Amino acid sequence: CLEEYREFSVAVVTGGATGIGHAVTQELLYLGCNVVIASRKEEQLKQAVTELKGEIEETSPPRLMHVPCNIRQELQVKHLFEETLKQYGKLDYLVNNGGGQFLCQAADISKKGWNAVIETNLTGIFLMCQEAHKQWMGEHGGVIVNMLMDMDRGVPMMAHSGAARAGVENLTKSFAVEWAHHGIRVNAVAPGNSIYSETAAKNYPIDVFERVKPHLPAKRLGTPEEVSAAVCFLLSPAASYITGETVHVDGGGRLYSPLFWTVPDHKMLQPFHSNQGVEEATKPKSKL
Ligand SMILES: CCCCCCCCC/C=C/C(=O)SCCNC(=O)CCNC(=O)[C@H](O)C(C)(C)COP(=O)(O)OP(=O)(O)OC[C@H]1O[C@@H](n2cnc3c(N)ncnc32)[C@H](O)[C@@H]1OP(=O)(O)O
Ligand SMILES: NC(=O)C1=CN([C@@H]2O[C@H](COP(=O)(O)OP(=O)(O)OC[C@H]3O[C@@H](n4cnc5c(N)ncnc54)[C@H](OP(=O)(O)O)[C@@H]3O)[C@@H](O)[C@H]2O)C=CC1
Repeated sequence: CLEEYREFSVAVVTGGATGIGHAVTQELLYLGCNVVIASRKEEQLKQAVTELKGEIEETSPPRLMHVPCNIRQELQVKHLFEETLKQYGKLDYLVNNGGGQFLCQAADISKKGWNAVIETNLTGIFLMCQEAHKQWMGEHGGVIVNMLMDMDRGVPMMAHSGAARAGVENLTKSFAVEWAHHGIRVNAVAPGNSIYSETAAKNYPIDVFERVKPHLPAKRLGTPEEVSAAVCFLLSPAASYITGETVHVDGGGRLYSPLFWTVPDHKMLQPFHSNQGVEEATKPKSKL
């Protein structure tokens, strides 16, 4: 399955400079893909390109490039795919990872704030998928992965984002069916609200991640690499019969209610990091 990645496939990853997106970019580069990372802050993109280029061979055109793009802006989205096709001549994978929200009780969310979050996390993904379909995938096929959140039981304090992501999950299913005959698979990954990175934590005035830890059966936070592994699986030919599906990467968080069962503190479900050797990563850690 790695062979197909190694044919120098081309991936667009939004939010590819930070957190989960950075881990996806790193893994795709390792697998042999060309990657275009896109988000709003150009300095952040440039910094990620400089850092990641140190890990790959120098080629012409370079295997990693950046395009500043606010996914809320139609013209910028159009430009992103035009640049990608100009540079690499094709587009195999799209990872709609860029997004986010602010903490606020639903009763206090202003209309402007509501619109900002919906435009980013629902309309932005719609525009990205539509443009990828229009410029390349509609004719040549491809694979799309959309990033969701743990929203199945509602998302108090992030109701706007929960509503947007539920919309994206449904959109994922519609696209999967409408575009099957174009050779396009569309899936989603739903990280638990527990994937720690410095950039994710910086967005919140309180330590949200410490707060969620006791409520996870894994009793630890997740890593960006653990989400990236699910994304790369769904992109790969190993997932060729999976479309319209959501993979949850949450350490069992969405299933856990201490009303019925209390999980004691433990260290039996150890994290996976990209700098771990395969042998270390596959050594059984749990008795499950
Ligand atoms: C305890 C439970 C644990 C629960 C446990 C939680 C676990 C957390 C899990 C982590 C999940 C993640 O997604 S981690 C990833 C997080 N990353 C991000 O959020 C990055 C991206 N986010 C953003 O860019 C912003 O949040 C977003 C609002 C979407 C876009 O902002 P922009 O400034 O570009 O948008 P604009 O169009 O200018 O509009 C901004 C308006 O939004 C509103 N707004 C913005 N911040 C606001 C705020 N803090 N409070 C109120 N309102 C706000 C105001 O109305 C602003 O207008 P004015 O009043 O005029 O200024
Ligand atoms: N960490 C977690 O626990 C969870 C994360 N998620 C989701 O996973 C995704 C990645 O988050 P994570 O890596 O943790 O956090 P980060 O804050 O590190 O990543 C968010 C990324 O999205 C980009 N972005 C935000 N808005 C836009 C926009 N309008 N256009 C283009 N890019 C944008 C940001 O770049 P820039 O600001 O430069 O545009 C940034 O690179 C997000 O959608 C997040 O909501 C979901 C559930 C839980």
